[in-house]
Amino acid sequence: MTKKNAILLAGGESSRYGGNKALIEIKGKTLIEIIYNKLNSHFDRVIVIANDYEYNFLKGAELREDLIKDKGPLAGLYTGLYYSDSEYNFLAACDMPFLRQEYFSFLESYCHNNYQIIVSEYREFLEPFAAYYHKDLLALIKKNIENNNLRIKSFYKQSNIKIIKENILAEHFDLNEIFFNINYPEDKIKAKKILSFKSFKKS
Ligand SMILES: Nc1nc2c(ncn2[C@@H]2O[C@H](COP(=O)(O)OP(=O)(O)OP(=O)(O)O)[C@@H](O)[C@H]2O)c(=O)[nH]1
Repeated sequence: MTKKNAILLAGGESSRYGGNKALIEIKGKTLIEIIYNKLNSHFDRVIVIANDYEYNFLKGAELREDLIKDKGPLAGLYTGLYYSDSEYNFLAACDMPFLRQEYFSFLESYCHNNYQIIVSEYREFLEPFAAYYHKDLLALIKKNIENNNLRIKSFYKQSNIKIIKENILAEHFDLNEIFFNINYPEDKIKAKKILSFKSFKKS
């Protein structure tokens, strides 16, 4: 099998949350640890892109700083692709606690046919922080950053993209859960509710 790496972004300002959301604790683990551990058990390498915060408590993690500062998550993706040695790279945000291995594998099955982006569609939006990106996008992403096109999806239209439709995904995953992310303090309460519902179902 060809090598696959993951890029975990944790260099955001968490301004809507009002405190570093990567360090939110859920059931005794920080959000970044929860996601890092899942990625680490699936991918060959996990490259964590952060700036001001210390994540040395992530054992053995490869920590990198944005190569281009203050340009948002697009620069984080650029940095991850720059350091990566795999063609396909899964991009994860630090605020999505319910991403899981089956999802990584499912999207991975589309990593061929010269696709440069493999991304899910949910409620008519594309999910850029739970998608695969090909390393050959590096130059195009750099150009977009230089032109100040900083939206994470700024280069999608110029790329060979595979969109996985919601109806296909819904056959395999609970999409409300998979794409759930924490932006505001009340989202932490929602995350805890989802978790206790899951453990209730298991018991
Ligand atoms: N490396 C890096 N990651 C970033 C940067 N900006 C955002 N991220 C990450 O990108 C992901 C999505 O971030 P958002 O929630 O859109 O932005 P945020 O800055 O964390 O939060 P808000 O300030 O509330 O928008 C998170 O994992 C962030 O940590 C950046 O400039 N560099």
